[in-house]
Amino acid sequence: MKVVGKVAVITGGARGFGKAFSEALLKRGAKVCFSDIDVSGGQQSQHELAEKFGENSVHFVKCDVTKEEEFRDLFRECLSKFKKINIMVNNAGILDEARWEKSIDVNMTAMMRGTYLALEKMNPKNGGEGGIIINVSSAAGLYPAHFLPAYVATKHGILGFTRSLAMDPLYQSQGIQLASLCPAFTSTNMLTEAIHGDAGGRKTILYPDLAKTIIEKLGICSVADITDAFIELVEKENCNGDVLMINKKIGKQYQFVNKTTSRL
Ligand SMILES: NC(=O)C1=CN([C@@H]2O[C@H](COP(=O)(O)OP(=O)(O)OC[C@H]3O[C@@H](n4cnc5c(N)ncnc54)[C@H](O)[C@@H]3O)[C@@H](O)[C@H]2O)C=CC1
Ligand SMILES: CC/C=C\C[C@H](O)/C=C/C=C\C=C\C=C\C(=O)[C@@H](O)C/C=C\CCC(=O)O
Repeated sequence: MKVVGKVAVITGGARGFGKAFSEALLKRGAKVCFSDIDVSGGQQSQHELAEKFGENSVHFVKCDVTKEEEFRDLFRECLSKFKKINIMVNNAGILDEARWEKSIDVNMTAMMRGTYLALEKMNPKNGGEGGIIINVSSAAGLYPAHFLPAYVATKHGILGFTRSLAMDPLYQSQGIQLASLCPAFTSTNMLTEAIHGDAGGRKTILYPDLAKTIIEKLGICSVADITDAFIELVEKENCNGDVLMINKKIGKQYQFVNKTTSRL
């Protein structure tokens, strides 16, 4: 898709990947409505991005993705300000093995809700123009890891859900493409907290010492590495069903190539 003139909705955009993806789309001429549960972080990012790209290009909306009404309001607000939605990025996610139900709520249930809402708004029958939905999974969506089993389950779920909808001829006929991004370990707050504990010193994963050894062996990506892969997916002529993994050693690697159609 050509990004210039398009409108994107991004969840979890106050920092990390969500902020970097917002900036990369703005740089290419899109308008971005980004959201987060973190209001002060979101407002700070809004200020920075508006200074670079103009007040009329970027809009922050407070949205806890686990609250259905707030999620609906995010779409309403984006449509009211920018009139359309071409790109949806379900990026908000948490890593907290002690709160595994919450992990399912944020990483899985909310990702599904964001996808269904975007499908509705992108449907030409509802005034939409088709579009792209990118769901942020992880290399943990492709491989098991016993130091974060609940997180792994949610990230595998994202792939199953997104690949299944991508097969549906209904959405294909509406000009809607769905793809998944699978970054391996990347230097954001999520990784720092996994290794060192969260702001309160609480562990977010099991066996952090073991995880540290594995992470050191596999290497750590930069946010720029992942943003580059994200933009590649968005700008492809057809990214439907794609699962793009990125790790430090291999770089970008498409998974399940030629296997996105039904084997039923
Ligand atoms: N950092 C890494 O190594 C990797 C991260 N990911 C995924 O990338 C996505 C972004 O992660 P990072 O930028 O690394 O993490 P991060 O922790 O820096 O950013 C996550 C953002 O999501 C927001 N958020 C959390 N719960 C929310 C909720 N209920 N509603 C709305 N926003 C909420 C946070 O406030 C934060 O701004 C997540 O889905 C994560 O699982 C995937 C692979 C690797
Ligand atoms: C500690 C958690 C921090 C961040 C969250 C992140 O989402 C979690 C990732 C968890 C696991 C990542 C595993 C990554 C694995 C790999 O990159 C390699 O095993 C891939 C190796 C080879 C791929 C080539 C091939 O087998 O075809």
